[in-house]
Order: sequence, then C-alpha cells, then structure tokens
Amino acid sequence: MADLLGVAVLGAGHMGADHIRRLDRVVSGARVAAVADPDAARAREAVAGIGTATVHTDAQAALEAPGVEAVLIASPGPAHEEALLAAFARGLPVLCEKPLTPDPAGALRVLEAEARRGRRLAQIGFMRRYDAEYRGLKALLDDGRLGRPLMLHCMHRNVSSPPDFTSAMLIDSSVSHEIDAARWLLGQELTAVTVLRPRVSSGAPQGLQDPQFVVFETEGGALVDVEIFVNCGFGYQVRCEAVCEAGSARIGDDHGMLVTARGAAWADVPQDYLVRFADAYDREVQAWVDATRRGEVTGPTVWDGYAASVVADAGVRALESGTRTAVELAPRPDLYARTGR
Ligand SMILES: NC(=O)C1=CN([C@@H]2O[C@H](COP(=O)(O)OP(=O)(O)OC[C@H]3O[C@@H](n4cnc5c(N)ncnc54)[C@H](O)[C@@H]3O)[C@@H](O)[C@H]2O)C=CC1
Ligand SMILES: O=C1[C@@H](O)[C@H](O)[C@@H](O)[C@H](O)[C@H]1O
Repeated sequence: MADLLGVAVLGAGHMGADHIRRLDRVVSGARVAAVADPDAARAREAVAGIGTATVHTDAQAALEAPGVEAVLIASPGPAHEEALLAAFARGLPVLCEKPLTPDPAGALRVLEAEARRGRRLAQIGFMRRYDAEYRGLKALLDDGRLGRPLMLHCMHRNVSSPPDFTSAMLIDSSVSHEIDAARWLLGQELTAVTVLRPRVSSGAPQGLQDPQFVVFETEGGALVDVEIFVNCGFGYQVRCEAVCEAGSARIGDDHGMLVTARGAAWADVPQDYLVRFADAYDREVQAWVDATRRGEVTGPTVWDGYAASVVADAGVRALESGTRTAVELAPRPDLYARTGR
C-alpha cells in the first residue's frame, strides 16, 4: 500500500481540473500520472506544478502512459463510452463522471462489456451518495423509523447553465443526479416519467425550456417530483424532502452561518456544485482510491449508470411528447446484485 496509485485523468475542463487538484492535494494514496485533453493548453494548465504527470491530446495515449494504473474520466458524456471500453480492455479500474453515457444504447454496451469480464471495474460519479446530508437521509429511511417513503420532493437549481446547454440536458445532465439519488434512497427502480413545462424564465437563454417539472413513478408506487431550474440566477440549491408514512425529513437547508441583524436574517448561498458538494467529491474520490488500492470496486455501479441513462432518455422523450413515458430496463446481470428495499 506504500506506492501511490497512478491515475490518468481524461478531460481537464471544469471537473477534470478540479479532480486533478483533488488527486494531487486533497486525497491520500494517489498521484496524477497522465492527463489527456484535446485542448493541450488546458491539460498543461491543469497539471502545472505536478511534475509526475505526462500530458496528451489523445485519451488512448494517456491510458498507455508509464505508471498509469487507474483512470478518472471527466471528458464530456459523449466521450465516455469509448474511454470506458478502452479502460476495460486494459483491465484498468475507472471512476467515470456522470452520465455513464448520455444514450441508453451506449450505456448498455458498457454494461455488457463489464458484465462479460465478470467483475466490476467502474465506479460512477454520482457524488451525492457521498454527501453527509444525503447519507443521513438514506440511513434514516433505511432504519424504517419513519415508515415507508411515499414521496420525494426534490429541487435542483443552478445559477446559470453552460453555453450550448439544451432542454434535454436539464434532464440527462442535471436531473440525472435526482434519478440516481431517488433510486438509491428508495432502493427502487423508476418505472415511468412525466415532464411538465412551466412558463419559461426570462433569464433562460433563447430556446431553452427552463425550468421543468419532472415526475417519476417507482416500482413500489412512490412518486418523486423534481423542480429543475438551471438559470435561476440566485444560487446553487439542491433540496430533497422525503415524505413517509410516519414522518418527513428534509435535506438541503443547511446554510452554514445564519446572520440575524437589523430586523432581517441572511446566509450565504453557494453559487455552484464545486462549493456545495466539495466534501462529497473529496469523499467520493478518496473512497475510489482506497478501494482501488485494496483491489476492490465500490460505490455506484455501471448498472446504476445504465439505469440513470435509460430513465433520463425516457424523461427526454416525455419532455418532447408531453406524455407519460414508461421506462424499460434490460434484464439486470448477476454481477449487479440488487440492494435496498
Ligand atoms: N458530478 C458533478 O456534479 C458534475 C459532473 N460533470 C460531468 O463531468 C464531465 C465533464 O464536465 P465539465 O468538466 O463540466 O466539462 P468541460 O467542458 O468543462 O470539460 C470537458 C473537457 O474534456 C475535454 N475533452 C473533450 N473530448 C475529450 C476526450 N475524448 N478525451 C479527453 N478529454 C476530452 C474538453 O476539451 C474539455 O477540456 C461530464 O461528464 C459532466 O456531466 C460536470 C459537472 C458537475
Ligand atoms: O453534474 C452537474 C452538471 O453537469 C449539471 O449541468 C448541473 O445541473 C448539476 O448541478 C451538476 O452537479
């Protein structure tokens, strides 16, 4: 366990650069061995000062670089399938940012490739499972004190969306987190989705259906509603309230310090996910490094990533058609044993 795990990071943009900093300065047991980004200047900037990292414009070259033992994929979603399959072919353990792939067909190919190998290689980057508040809520629901969960009311707001963000991406990029969180919290698959279109905010870029109101049905008969609003302008806010038979529990109101003075009260509101979920990303990457060094793979599975892609795809079709859309999952391979209620 003395040697540091050599990690190749694919993609040195917003998330990739943050994970490179995290691997270099926050988590223990790992080092950045290589980075790949078609934008070489961005890759060089992300590893400035990290003497051990080689820089590549091609992902394959980074996987083959000296000292690479594991891969962190932080390239855009459409590049994930190729990177995952290349890592699997080399037997390299992977932490792959969400989404597994944006399309269900690609996600199924990745699922089948891992299942064919007969052992897990990839952890999917659904970091909310490592957030202290989400973990507290999960523990409370699992211990049964509140009775059976009936509904989840979720809220997901971003200050602004990146350029080129589409109406579909509100679901397959942003709501993908609620899809995974709901499946995990409830221990149930999502079976159908309906998307309602509130009036569009004047703060939304031309042509973007923002906000949206998404309703999921679960196999156990619970309902999950999600307000997704990615150009709210005022803060990064993620909340979830579980309403159960014998009580309710809500997370996401934690503002740190609340100041009261002169007849008013105020608190800082985080402006983006890198602040709100900083601890969750740190725990996620540390857990991945620790498990990899033990020769294990833990955390969200490729099945979880596949299910999220299928549900999100049904959500995008529901947005387009305006009708309730059923979710159809492929049979679950034995490799991904079912857990939860
Ligand atoms: N877990 C979370 O909360 C978040 C996850 N993400 C996910 O992280 C991934 C990256 O998102 P961002 O960093 O925001 O995007 P970004 O656009 O800031 O960066 C992506 C980088 O990947 C590079 N790239 C493009 N094709 C590549 C390839 N084939 N191989 C290697 N690099 C390639 C681009 O040049 C760019 O530098 C996405 O999957 C996104 O969904 C993004 C934001 C938050
Ligand atoms: O994953 C993320 C982004 O890709 C997505 O675009 C944002 O809406 C989410 O808040 C963030 O966590």
